[in-house]
Amino acid sequence: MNIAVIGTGYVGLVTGVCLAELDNQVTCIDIDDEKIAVLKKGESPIYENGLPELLQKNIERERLHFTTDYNEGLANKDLIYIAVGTPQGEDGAADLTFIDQACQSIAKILDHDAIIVTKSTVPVGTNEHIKDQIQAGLPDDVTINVASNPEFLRQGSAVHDTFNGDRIIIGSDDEYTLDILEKVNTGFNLPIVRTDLRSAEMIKYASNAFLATKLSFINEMANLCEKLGANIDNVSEGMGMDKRIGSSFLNAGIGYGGSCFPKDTRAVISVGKKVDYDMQLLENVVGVNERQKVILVDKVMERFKDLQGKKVAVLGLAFKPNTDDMREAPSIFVTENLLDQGADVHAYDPVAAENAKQILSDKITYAASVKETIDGADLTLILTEWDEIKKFPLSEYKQYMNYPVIFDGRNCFDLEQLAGSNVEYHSIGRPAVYS
Ligand SMILES: NC(=O)c1ccc[n+]([C@@H]2O[C@H](COP(=O)([O-])OP(=O)(O)OC[C@H]3O[C@@H](n4cnc5c(N)ncnc54)[C@H](O)[C@@H]3O)[C@@H](O)[C@H]2O)c1
Ligand SMILES: O=c1ccn([C@@H]2O[C@H](COP(=O)(O)OP(=O)(O)O[C@H]3O[C@H](CO)[C@@H](O)[C@H](O)[C@H]3O)[C@@H](O)[C@H]2O)c(=O)[nH]1
Repeated sequence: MNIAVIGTGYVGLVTGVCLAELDNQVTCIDIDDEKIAVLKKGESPIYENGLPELLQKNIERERLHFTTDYNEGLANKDLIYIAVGTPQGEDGAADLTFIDQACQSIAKILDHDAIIVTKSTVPVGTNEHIKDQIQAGLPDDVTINVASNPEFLRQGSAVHDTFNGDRIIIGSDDEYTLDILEKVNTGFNLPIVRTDLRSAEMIKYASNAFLATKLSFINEMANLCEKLGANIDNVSEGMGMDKRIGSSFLNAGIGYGGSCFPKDTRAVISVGKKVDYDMQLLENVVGVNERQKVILVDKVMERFKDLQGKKVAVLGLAFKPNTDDMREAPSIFVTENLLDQGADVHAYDPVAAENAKQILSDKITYAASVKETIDGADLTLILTEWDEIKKFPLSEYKQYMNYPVIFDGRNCFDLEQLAGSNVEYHSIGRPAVYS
């Protein structure tokens, strides 16, 4: 099929590359000149496992093209995917400015019938708005249909998730449109759920809201474990063995971040308000997550009272491992708090440091390795569970730090691993260890 993908961010680029891998002719359109210039050279502007190889391969096979020009991008395309950002607006609602701009560009240029497929996460009813907006600008003899095809990939494993996801949701109120989308998605070899437009949009928000709820739930249990002398690792393991609960998303930590859960939970609350329905559970999910972001700093302050002049090592800045994304990363909040307390913050992230420099305070000193970061430090905070950080020998903290105190916001180490390492270790939902 001839496909256009609008927006070459984490979702649009991965979608475009993977659809090209399935032998479709794909043109990706973005308004960001720099991004398109990098992509045209066959380089990936984002860090995502497996993406550079597939990108280059499909450019070479001439199945994948990039442009900033909507005329070129939409020419002869049967399917037009929209994958632009839908960030959080001031009142918590999804900001649809980029969606509207993409629609206006399509309406101005499209000269043939096509199906518009929305990948972006959008509030229920948005696809109808998309259809009306585009159709209103088109010549009388051009007709579009719309479909919702929400995306469930996780950053850091986006390509893997695209080919190995649990399901593909396609929603439309037009059976022919669903048939076409089913055909396009057959190559992924995953269960396909056909549904109506509004339910497809809702499935995406409901899934993210549920996962965020699971995280706030386990974080709240972790905090209680600490007070009661239980160990959240053992609790999660025991709970997760119940198939009705499931073992994934039960890792307690310093709260969820990233470009999706924080904004999507707030968007659902906002949608509820618009229809006069109070989303009580989700309000608390968000509240628990806000509190969780402070937990590690609270522990630090309880232990040290004053950080004035102390060298604090921060390991990991990205919102999760295997990504360079800093959106809503807990490190933003934690480093701000440490600096407010007068700490001398030294930070390291194997991949996200360059992005971090754009948004974190310029008072932070960046190091080139774990060793360099902890060298001479008075305390260490672990904020992202990168493999490199998990594999760094615990025994070396004593060797390099002034005094080896670790505050682990990601429970990177089993408590048994600490034996003989001579560190003082504080984590989430588990007793402190003085080994
Ligand atoms: N990031 C994820 O893991 C993920 C997963 C599932 C769903 N989503 C959803 O997918 C959507 C995209 O997320 P993302 O993380 O890829 O966003 P992103 O910010 O990484 O990328 C969006 C891209 O769209 C481009 N863009 C904006 N307006 C445009 C226009 N008018 N025409 C062409 N290009 C335009 C931007 O320049 C940018 O490159 C959001 O709705 C998000 O909620 C994201
Ligand atoms: O057991 C866990 C699992 C995750 N997290 C945190 O939760 C956040 C989100 O993690 P994850 O879901 O792995 O990453 P995302 O890339 O944000 O993916 C989520 O958001 C995407 C955007 O909507 C969806 O497509 C995905 O299905 C959904 O998992 C991160 O801060 C993680 O550190 C935990 O604290 N404990």
